[in-house]
Amino acid sequence: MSSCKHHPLLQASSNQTSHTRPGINSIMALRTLNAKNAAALDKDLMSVGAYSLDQLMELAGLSVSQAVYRVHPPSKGRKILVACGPGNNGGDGLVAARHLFHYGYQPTVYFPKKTGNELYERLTTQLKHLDIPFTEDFQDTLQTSHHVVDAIFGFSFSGEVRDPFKEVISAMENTTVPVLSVDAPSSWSIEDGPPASGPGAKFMPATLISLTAPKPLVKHFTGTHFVGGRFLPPSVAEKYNLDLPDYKGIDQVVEASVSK
Ligand SMILES: NC(=O)C1=CN([C@@H]2O[C@H](COP(=O)(O)OP(=O)(O)OC[C@H]3O[C@@H](n4cnc5c(N)ncnc54)[C@H](O)[C@@H]3O)[C@@H](O)[C@H]2O)[C@H](O)CC1
Ligand SMILES: [K+]
Repeated sequence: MSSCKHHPLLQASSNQTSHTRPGINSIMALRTLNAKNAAALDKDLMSVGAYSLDQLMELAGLSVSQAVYRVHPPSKGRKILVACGPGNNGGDGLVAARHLFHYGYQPTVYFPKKTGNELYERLTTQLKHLDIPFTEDFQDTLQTSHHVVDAIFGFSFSGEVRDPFKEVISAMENTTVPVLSVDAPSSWSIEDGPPASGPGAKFMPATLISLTAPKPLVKHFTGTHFVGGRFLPPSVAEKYNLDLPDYKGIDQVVEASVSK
């Protein structure tokens, strides 16, 4: 029996299943994490794991910025349009925009549904302090952008896309500007992938970065896939039957395929 079985994070759950300890694999065919367990895992990290949301979001956003750098180094064009939604997926986008600035990019942020939440106020102030522009017009800014970060919806998205995001999803779906989606292509069902019709039905971003672990939707994804969020304790990986990604050196992201 693994010593991890005695870890407090493992004892926190009453429905944990018995399984072998996930190995660090080099082939990187990763198991998936459904929306319900993704939310439960976050809760574990922030309760027994003693992480704050700021910390997790910072590491998630840092991973996103590294994935952008991998697929679109500044030599390919510095103008990055970062589309941020109203939840924590949007927060990851705000953090990523800050890191991208420091790497020498020129990010512009689209963040139409600002909350009064203190964390988001601080992230926004940090960006303004760097003179990073905010745009109200996604489609207009898209015309002059070299790359898009889709941080609109993550694992808590459900149903059909509501305004003001319908037009944004359609614009990302139809543009030739490459898009990198954070945790999920926004508008996709977390379990079932692209919607059958409406905005997002034909949306296939060039790149997806899954945070902590890929969600089931990844089985429908045909682009370049990374996993990031290098903060997963082995005991939590074991509890949720996840693989520990084989990160190299000081990298915050690793390219990965998914067990189909
Ligand atoms: N452990 C990790 O990997 C971490 C991941 N993080 C990121 O957080 C998101 C999940 O964040 P959450 O706040 O739970 O939700 P979302 O951002 O996905 O969106 C919620 C937001 O969207 C609205 N909404 C839902 N459905 C619709 C709809 N059909 N139309 C319009 N609006 C919709 C809802 O009302 C909310 O306002 C995860 O994916 C990661 O990206 C964290 O950063 C921390 C650690
Ligand atoms: K997204």
